[in-house]
Amino acid sequence: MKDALRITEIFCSLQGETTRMGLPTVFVRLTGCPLRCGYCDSTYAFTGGETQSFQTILDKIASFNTHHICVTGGEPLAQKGVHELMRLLCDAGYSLSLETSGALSIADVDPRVSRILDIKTPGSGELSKMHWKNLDYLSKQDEIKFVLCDRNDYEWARDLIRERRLETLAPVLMSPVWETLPPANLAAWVLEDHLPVRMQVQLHKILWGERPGV
Ligand SMILES: C[S@@+](CC[C@H](N)C(=O)[O-])C[C@H]1O[C@@H](n2cnc3c(N)ncnc32)[C@H](O)[C@@H]1O
Ligand SMILES: Nc1nc2[nH]cc(C(=O)O)c2c(=O)[nH]1
Ligand code: SF4
Ligand SMILES: [Mg+2]
Repeated sequence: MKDALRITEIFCSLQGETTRMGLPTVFVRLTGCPLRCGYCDSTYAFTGGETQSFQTILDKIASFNTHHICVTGGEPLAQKGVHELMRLLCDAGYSLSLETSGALSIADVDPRVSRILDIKTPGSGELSKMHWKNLDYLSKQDEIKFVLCDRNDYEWARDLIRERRLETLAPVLMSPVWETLPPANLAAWVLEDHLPVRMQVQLHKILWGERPGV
């Protein structure tokens, strides 16, 4: 259907990740993902959902009376119509961020959107899907993110950051896989290496645990 998207959930919460952490934000979670990261906390968005018209989505978002919007999934760029939805939302004056896996091109994303580009690590099991050209499209309002399973992932990400000077492209985030890599270990490694990154932990899981809709 035209002017419609498959949606798993739309809810309002505190942004739990990125430099926007803590800001009241409406989350639009699109259904479907071509990747299968071993740690994925959103597997319930792989299938199901409901086809909703742009108007229904816009009305639902407006009902929360909140300025910040985070478009996520699933892999939001897997549905082509998401570009038009993001344009409409930017035109309406909202401030948008997009969470994306790095596997699909971000070239056509509206430049007003802050793109959070996840670089999948060896531990995710999905490194081979990375679309490396995405790094060429980044600007300072975007962010690069590594979600790390273990020390091996950390060293791989650290070496990539140093080789390609990723911090000169956009702010770089490092996040531990929830309940897998102890956050204090990651903190110690970042400090020891003086890495130019921002370490983060998922605020919403500290507040409310791991469940949909928060
Ligand atoms: C659920 S994904 C949806 C957007 C997109 N598919 C992606 O991977 O970026 C949103 C973010 O949550 C992260 N994430 C998923 N499961 C996680 C976990 N168990 N611990 C920490 N971060 C996780 C992903 O790496 C990604 O940065
Ligand atoms: N509170 C909250 N913040 C988030 N930031 C990114 C999320 C996501 O699943 O992409 C997310 C989420 O699911 N909840
Ligand atoms: S790309 Fe994102 S939604 Fe898809 S499996 Fe990986 S973490 Fe989950
Ligand atoms: Mg999440």
